[in-house]
Amino acid sequence: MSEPGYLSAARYGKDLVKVCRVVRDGTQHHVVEYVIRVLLEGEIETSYTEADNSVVVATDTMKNTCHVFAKTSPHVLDPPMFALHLGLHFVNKYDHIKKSFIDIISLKWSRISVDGQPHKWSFVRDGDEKGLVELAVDATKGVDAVTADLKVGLKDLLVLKTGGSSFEKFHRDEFTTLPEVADRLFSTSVALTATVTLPPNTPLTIDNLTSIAKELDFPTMTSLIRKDVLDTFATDESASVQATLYLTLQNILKSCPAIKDASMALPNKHYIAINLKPFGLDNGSTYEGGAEVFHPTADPSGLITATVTRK
Ligand SMILES: O=c1[nH]c(=O)c2[nH]c(=O)[nH]c2[nH]1
Repeated sequence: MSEPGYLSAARYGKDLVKVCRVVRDGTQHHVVEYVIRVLLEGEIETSYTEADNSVVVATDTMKNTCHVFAKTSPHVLDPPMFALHLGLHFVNKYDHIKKSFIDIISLKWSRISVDGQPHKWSFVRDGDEKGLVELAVDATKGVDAVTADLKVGLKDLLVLKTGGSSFEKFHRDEFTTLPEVADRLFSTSVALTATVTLPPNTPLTIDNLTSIAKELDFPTMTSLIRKDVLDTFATDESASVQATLYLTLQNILKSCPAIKDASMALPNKHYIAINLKPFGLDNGSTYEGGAEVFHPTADPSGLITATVTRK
């Protein structure tokens, strides 16, 4: 009997490859800790349709490659460049692999300050914030004509402001109960990705990676993105999550010329002023704010998302 369907998509790889790399620069140490996902596409159909494992680069081999590159790649401390190195490797090494997808989550190890001095080899996990890289490498037109879609970003950056946030003049109808507020708490967990324009005249090859790293300067780019997120959140007189989100993305496009679009997803983590009147206590006005005691609600949260693309 003929099969009712055909293989219309196939991609496979290793997820949650965890690796920590220490670079010892004399007694000054650097450390990164990554969670890597490697997925490959190419002429792999027969592994699904005919149980032909000859075309299967084992996912275990992909994991080993991450470990070997963590030792040998000159780009290991620069997550977007490390992703590019890995991604280009897979399409160069295996003729029948045409696309690679490398995602890297970077865990936060910040250098500890001792009496105001950065310590040479001691680090602290100061927050849940993670760095993000999402890379798609396309070598379907050959390894000399590789294109790539590279996104950098962050997630789980938790922020809260206790002033400079209102929500007024929103649409009202018979389903609306929310009062307008001129003063409220605003808290969110920032998730952001930004698409990077790769240097147009530099072919995407492993030999060109050092010049690409110099031109794009990801450490500076990612710290500018983070600074724009925090500065805009802190200083905007926020009329809504939507308006603050949009302003943040515009500021990122202003400060990072190599970014062609940026997207954010912001949960609005509601803090509700508790009614203390039954206890004879004043907990501020529901409109003008000034409340001091809040119930931090677990759910539901708002979820505000948008993308801003360079004109
Ligand atoms: O900034 C906000 N945007 C909304 O869309 C919204 N909706 C809501 O109930 N509160 C808020 N706050």
